[in-house]
Amino acid sequence: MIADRSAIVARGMGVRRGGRWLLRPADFDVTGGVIGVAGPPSTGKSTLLATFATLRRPHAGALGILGHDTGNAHGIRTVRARIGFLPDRFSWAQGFTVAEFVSYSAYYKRVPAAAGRAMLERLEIGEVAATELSLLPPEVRLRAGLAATCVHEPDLVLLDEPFAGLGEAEMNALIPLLCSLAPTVVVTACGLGELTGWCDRVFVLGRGRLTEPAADPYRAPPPVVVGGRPGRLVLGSGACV
Ligand SMILES: Nc1ncnc2c1ncn2[C@@H]1O[C@H](COP(=O)(O)OP(=O)(O)OP(=O)(O)O)[C@@H](O)[C@H]1O
Repeated sequence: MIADRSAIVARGMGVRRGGRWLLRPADFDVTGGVIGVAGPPSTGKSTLLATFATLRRPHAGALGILGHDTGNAHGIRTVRARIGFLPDRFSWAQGFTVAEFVSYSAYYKRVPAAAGRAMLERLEIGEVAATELSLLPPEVRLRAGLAATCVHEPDLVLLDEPFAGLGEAEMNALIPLLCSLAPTVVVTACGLGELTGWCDRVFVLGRGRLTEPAADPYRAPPPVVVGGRPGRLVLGSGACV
């Protein structure tokens, strides 16, 4: 039983897919803040995020999310209401207008339609509410995805490669918004450079291990390596610059 109130607590947690370990059994804690996970294609970032979102079960060990043990149905049910997960593609929704997409999400997440409308304003996409997602530029489409993901004001937001297809200026404009979405935000990217300088902590997933590369001396504590054997990784919360 995991009683820790941290956003993410892994105890001997291992994740497998396609017959190999994407993350070898490891212990780590994420207490909060903006957390980046970088890794080349196929290293397992999407699978790890889906595991944090409780859509996949770990193949080994235990996973606690927001103080709940995801090893039982009650824990999963409770915690899902507090998670916002945006997969790297949401092409199934391309035929929806922005307003339809966000209100559909509000319905599913059992929040009033007014919460959806408020989220459109917060994400500054009210003007395109009647436009189909497929007709929007990637940056605006991402904002619609974020609105749908966060319509229920989750405590943990998981964003899978949100910057894919965006230019540097668009990325920089979106960063403050991403940082403000929830007390804990986990963002993945293929390149480490997309995440450094603004995430509170950045980790690299590769060869079945989650490692913290040489840290920015002005932002982060000393590097920690987890994976392969039980270790402990404590991520501090902090504001985004
Ligand atoms: N449906 C599947 N069945 C079996 N293995 C799969 C399946 N989908 C993905 N995999 C494998 O799981 C591994 C991790 O995939 P995952 O999508 O999590 O990686 P990723 O780091 O998010 O990659 P990308 O950046 O390309 O999205 C890959 O080696 C992939 O080949």
